[in-house]
Amino acid sequence: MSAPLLRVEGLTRRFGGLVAVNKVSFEVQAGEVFTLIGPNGAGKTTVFNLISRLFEPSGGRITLNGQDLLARPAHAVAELGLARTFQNIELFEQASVLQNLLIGRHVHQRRSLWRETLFLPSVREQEREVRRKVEEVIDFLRLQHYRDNRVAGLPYGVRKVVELARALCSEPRLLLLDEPSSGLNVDETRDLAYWIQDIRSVLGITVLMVEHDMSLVSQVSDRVLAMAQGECLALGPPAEVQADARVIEAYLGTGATA
Ligand SMILES: Nc1ncnc2c1ncn2[C@@H]1O[C@H](COP(=O)(O)OP(=O)(O)OP(=O)(O)O)[C@@H](O)[C@H]1O
Repeated sequence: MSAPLLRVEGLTRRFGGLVAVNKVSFEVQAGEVFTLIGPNGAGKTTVFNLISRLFEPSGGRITLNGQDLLARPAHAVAELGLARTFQNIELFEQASVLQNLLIGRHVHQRRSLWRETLFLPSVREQEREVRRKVEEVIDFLRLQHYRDNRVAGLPYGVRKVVELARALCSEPRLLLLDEPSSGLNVDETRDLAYWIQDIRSVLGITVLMVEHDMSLVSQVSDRVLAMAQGECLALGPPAEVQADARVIEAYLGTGATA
């Protein structure tokens, strides 16, 4: 097997006396859809926040494409090819869809103040490239109709797609989706499943997801890692993990279903 795109080793995060993530290890292969599941408070979002460098770990290692992610400041992870969406949508609400996507794309660009002030040909070429990529993503996610709308006025389901689009504009190698189906209705969740499958098969982007909707998880995931109380419980194909006795017990303990 080739080297994994993402390797997480012994990842630990404490909040005071609480060990939210306890020596978690897993690998994500390039081209996979890999999903973290587990009852509320299992530590899934904390793992996401550690990988996207929003939190400092208390211990462990994370490498992306062989590079030490923890050696980079949070603002530099996009350059390594990582993009994410959030459980609660994080967009510039008063800006248009297009403006949000342009911002998403600009994190990808190398900036030079003097070049930009002089608006040199290389800067103009870069601007055209930014526009081209953003329009490509708008077409891919069928957002043409909303291009010039202010984000604040859009239905929740559309705003979720805009957030996904914003992440895609940075052309990530690894896309982190934090509960992408939360707040979506049945039709929107079905569309989301198609987007995720296309993001992997058409765009070739590896997906790491946290998700509670087990039918979506089963439909799109190659492998699933179940967590509970900060620890790994089971890892494997979705059906196998859902049938695992330890996983069922962890969910029963919370009244939720796997
Ligand atoms: N910033 C924080 N400060 C203190 N405790 C935190 C913080 N973030 C998370 N925790 C705690 O860490 C534990 C794991 O939380 P986390 O949000 O990672 O779980 P989760 O599996 O994503 O849950 P959910 O499915 O409900 O989103 C919980 O007990 C939570 O209260």
